Amino acid sequence: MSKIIYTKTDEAPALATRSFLPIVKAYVKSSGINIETKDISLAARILAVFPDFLNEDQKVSDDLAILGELAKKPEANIIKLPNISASIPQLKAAIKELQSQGFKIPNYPDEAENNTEKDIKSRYDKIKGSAVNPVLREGNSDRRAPKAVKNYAKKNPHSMGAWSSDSKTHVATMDAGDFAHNEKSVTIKDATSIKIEHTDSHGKITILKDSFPLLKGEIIDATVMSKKALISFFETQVADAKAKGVLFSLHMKGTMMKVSDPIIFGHAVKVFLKDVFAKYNNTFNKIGVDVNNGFGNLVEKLKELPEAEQKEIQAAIDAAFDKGPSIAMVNSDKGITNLHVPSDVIIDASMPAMIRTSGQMWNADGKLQDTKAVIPDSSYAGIYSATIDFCKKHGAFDPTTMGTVPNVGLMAQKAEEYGSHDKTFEIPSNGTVKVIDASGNVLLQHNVETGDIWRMCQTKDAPIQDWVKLAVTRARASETPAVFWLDENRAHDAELIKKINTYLKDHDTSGLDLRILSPIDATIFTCERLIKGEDTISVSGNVLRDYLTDLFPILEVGTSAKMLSIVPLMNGGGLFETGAGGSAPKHVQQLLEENHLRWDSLGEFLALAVSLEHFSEVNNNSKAKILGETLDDATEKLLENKKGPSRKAGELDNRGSHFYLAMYWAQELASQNKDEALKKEFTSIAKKLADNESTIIKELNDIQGNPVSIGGYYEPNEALINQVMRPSKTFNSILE
Ligand SMILES: NC(=O)C1=CN([C@@H]2O[C@H](COP(=O)(O)OP(=O)(O)OC[C@H]3O[C@@H](n4cnc5c(N)ncnc54)[C@H](OP(=O)(O)O)[C@@H]3O)[C@@H](O)[C@H]2O)C=CC1
Ligand SMILES: O=C(O)CCC(=O)C(=O)O
Ligand SMILES: [Mg+2]
Repeated sequence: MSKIIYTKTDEAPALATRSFLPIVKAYVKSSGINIETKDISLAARILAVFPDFLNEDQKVSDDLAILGELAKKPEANIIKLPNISASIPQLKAAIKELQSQGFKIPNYPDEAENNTEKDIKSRYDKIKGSAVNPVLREGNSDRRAPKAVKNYAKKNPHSMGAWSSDSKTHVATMDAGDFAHNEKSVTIKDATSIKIEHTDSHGKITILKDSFPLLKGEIIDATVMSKKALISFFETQVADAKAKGVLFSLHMKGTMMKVSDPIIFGHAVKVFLKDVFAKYNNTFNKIGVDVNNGFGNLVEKLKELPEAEQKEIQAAIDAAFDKGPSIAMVNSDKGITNLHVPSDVIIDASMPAMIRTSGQMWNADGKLQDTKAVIPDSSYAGIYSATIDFCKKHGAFDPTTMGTVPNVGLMAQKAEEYGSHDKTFEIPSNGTVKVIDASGNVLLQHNVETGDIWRMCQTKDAPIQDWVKLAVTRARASETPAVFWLDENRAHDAELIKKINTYLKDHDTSGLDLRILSPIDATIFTCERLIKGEDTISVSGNVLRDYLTDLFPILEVGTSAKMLSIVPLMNGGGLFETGAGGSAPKHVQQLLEENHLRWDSLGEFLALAVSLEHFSEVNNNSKAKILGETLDDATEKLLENKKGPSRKAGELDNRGSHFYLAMYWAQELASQNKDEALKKEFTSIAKKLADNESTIIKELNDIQGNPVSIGGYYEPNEALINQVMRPSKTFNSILE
């Protein structure tokens, strides 16, 4: 039987699933729709790669691999919730928790010293960082705010911090020596294979990556971040933040850029604590400090030293913080700085959050302050500086009047930077890095120095063709101007522009307003239209897809959780992502402390509706179409009646909002006249839900206010988590 696959993930979305999925299953059961769950949580992904360490009854299937295969087939219909892209501290915490639950998986070896450890490390490294999305994304992305969401925001605007023209907030980015300035790019004429070689100053050759195939028409590019330039940039910025009296904050994407960005993060920590590292470097090496995992790693490792030594080093650290600029805080109560954990501040969410808050971040006293946002590589930093300049000039955006910016993003088959981690290297010694094809031609070459970060990206031709088509289709469907955010002066973009100009000819573009603008010009063009209430589609590469689908939604509708995020898979299936944001770790904290889940599942409602529509088309199932349409109507009603989760314990939360969705959905099904059986079934359910509304809401709200336990963070106890997420006996019995 055809089915819809529902993913079980992590943190807030996984909690929400425990409440929402039973509703969905109950509602679609009579329509011949099978819902199957696949577990791609961090915990399950760890267990899946270590069967040889587990008892028979502890082994789990590799659901991610199964879904990765499915995504390439026409029958794929996958609802994908956000999942943890684990930084090393998160990975280690998950390992520890699983071990405490009796799973005898190995520790993560920081330094793999023998073959066994190398094998273990390589298995973990496949799980690390953004390891799920790139596997499932066998298509390009189409993300937009549905009309109902946009209209709701216009009538009920979220808070927007005012912007003043004398704000000292700014973006600091490199003007030489970074990835942007060193990029070289070529388009591959005929299929070939390539290898990546490092040659040191004595002519000794090391293979960085063995021969792998390239397809005809692929664009490849390579570039290098100079360690020297990076360190000198950080030194300048630390001093400048101090001089200007603004917070120092670093914004990276350590999850998707899981090889390069932790290294860059580490350099920032070392520069910020320069005197400490100068004095205690030997000690740090001895205890295995690795600040690529953040300053928090140093804090943890210090505990291994004798108390007197700890005290001495702590005093040196305190002195360094005193001497340096103030630093942006993730949690000022707990003393967690922006440099503690690479996964705490992730650029796509962190920069828009700052822009929404008058360009300010929290300082150590828990007060908002102007900020220097440090984004070392200048490839995309300009979009944030242009937005900030725009706000300084025009004031904050006004959600009641502003237009919207849907995005068509190139991401299929690990396109561009987000597929580069297996071709990213921290350079061992001075020399050159060459990309050499099967005939021995050198396609790309850089001079490099010890510690530089060199990387290569691939962008396949078929995804580019599909992306151009998707852009034209979207521009036509919504009759909106579309801008390709590409810089003709950047090597990779120049190659891409050639292809766009070719492939646009395959489509009827008459009457469409299609342009190609550099990211900075595109930002200004788009923002100028936005404040006039005009819409502009952004057509972008993979990184800007990620950045723009948090930036504009957060400004327009307060969060990217309310986005419709569709991935039409290139082989005909559908991947329906639930919103454009992440897994909101802060929401789990609140649930555990006060049994209130402020997570909004709106993205999930929207995704399910399009998944049902897709299901109905593929399987000729008219009931699925009705279920999808009525779900959309119910979602609109939910918005109108303001039944989204509140942020405060004791008030309607995620669970209560699911109840209302269920009630409205049943009412819509009861009032439609296209399918008699559905009408009959849901008339009775709708009545029972409405009759018991106050009892159910009381049951859902009264339990809030006290701490709860779910028996694990990464691998919660099923019975406990279900109990917590389904606390209304009345509601549960109606669903049964
Ligand atoms: N598609 C995916 O799988 C993605 C996964 N991630 C992963 O998610 C984790 C956290 O990432 P982070 O960058 O902090 O971004 P998040 O999007 O998880 O969180 C940022 C903030 O946005 C708000 N928010 C996000 N989603 C919702 C929602 N559904 N309802 C209400 N508010 C919401 C919350 O604000 P507030 O706290 O003010 O309520 C939240 O703290 C990381 O592990 C990251 O790798 C990140 C992006 C995409
Ligand atoms: O896969 C990830 O780590 C994050 C993905 C993301 O942020 C996005 O697609 O918007
Ligand atoms: Mg994102």
